[in-house]
Amino acid sequence: MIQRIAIIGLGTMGPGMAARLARGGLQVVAYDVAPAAIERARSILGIAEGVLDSLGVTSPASGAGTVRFTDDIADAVSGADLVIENVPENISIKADVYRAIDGLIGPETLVASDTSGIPITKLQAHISHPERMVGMHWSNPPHIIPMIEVIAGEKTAPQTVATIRDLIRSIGLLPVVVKKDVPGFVENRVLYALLREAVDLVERGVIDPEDLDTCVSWGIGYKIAVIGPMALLDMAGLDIYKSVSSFLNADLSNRDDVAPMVLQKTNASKFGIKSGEGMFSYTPEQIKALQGERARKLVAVRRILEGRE
Ligand SMILES: NC(=O)C1=CN([C@@H]2O[C@H](COP(=O)(O)OP(=O)(O)OC[C@H]3O[C@@H](n4cnc5c(N)ncnc54)[C@H](O)[C@@H]3O)[C@@H](O)[C@H]2O)C=CC1
Ligand SMILES: Cc1ncc(C(=O)O)c(C(=O)O)c1O
Repeated sequence: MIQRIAIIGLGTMGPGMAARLARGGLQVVAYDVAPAAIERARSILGIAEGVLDSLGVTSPASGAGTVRFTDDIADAVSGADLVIENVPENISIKADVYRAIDGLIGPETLVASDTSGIPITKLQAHISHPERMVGMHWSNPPHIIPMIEVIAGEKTAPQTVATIRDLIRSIGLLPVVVKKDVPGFVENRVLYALLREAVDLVERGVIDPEDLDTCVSWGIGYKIAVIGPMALLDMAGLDIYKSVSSFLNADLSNRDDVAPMVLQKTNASKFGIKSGEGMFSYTPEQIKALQGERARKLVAVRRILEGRE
């Protein structure tokens, strides 16, 4: 049974994940190699806890969990039943972490990666108990989005998948087991198909960025939260899908490299909210207001989708 969890990496995903797991009654120890990341995570933990309060997520009868921060990786993983690796999307950085923890954890400890899409089979080549490694792909913001993908690599034991799936379910979240270890798993294959087309349309001047977001959020996003793609095919009619896809599929973007617009921006360190400019520009005040407004709206929508309002 999983009771103690170590989180390695406290950037965008780590703090919300720590808050959500602790609210599920688990004992979390949170570590980052960068002291500034630990301080930032410490300061935003309370915000995530406030959002969980407004979502009505309560601790189990067995009691509340805790989050403890540490700057010592051995302290973080010592006695952990599960280590969640949450460092940048780069195989060599992730492999360094697996090597660092390999001698510090017991053969019983499960190791999960929150990778956005690196096949688990590639990651488990760097750990001495690959049967205990699994993909556990959360979605951003992790304390609000309830779905988590669970992915087995070639060497993952079925019991490891079952333990992580049951853990996710036991704290009131929604596990989806992905049956094949394909790059990007399922969520990001679908998201990146959409993002490739969206970036292409903006880059070709078919639409302005603001209008693209209005079109997708109010035309597709709002609907798809209620009616998933497979159900949407039935609602539209497969005959319509057949007719439209017979001419449209061939015209959709099929570029297999990163779009020049994205390269230009990243080369200029325009990463989005984290650097103050990306597709749009943000002042620090706007970022704070936007994050609060988005959390409030996501909480309200989730309560309605769950039939609680
Ligand atoms: N940002 C997103 O929307 C999502 C990201 N992911 C995935 O989650 C993982 C983490 O992503 P983010 O939180 O966005 O990354 P991030 O870049 O915001 O944070 C990564 C953190 O890892 C720390 N770190 C780097 N090397 C380390 C080491 N050796 N030991 C301990 N800490 C170390 C960094 O100091 C940093 O605080 C990636 O694999 C990413 O693809 C998954 C879902 C959504
Ligand atoms: C742009 C982008 N890329 C990856 C992810 C992920 O799930 O790994 C997300 C996300 O929203 O979680 C994302 O927005």
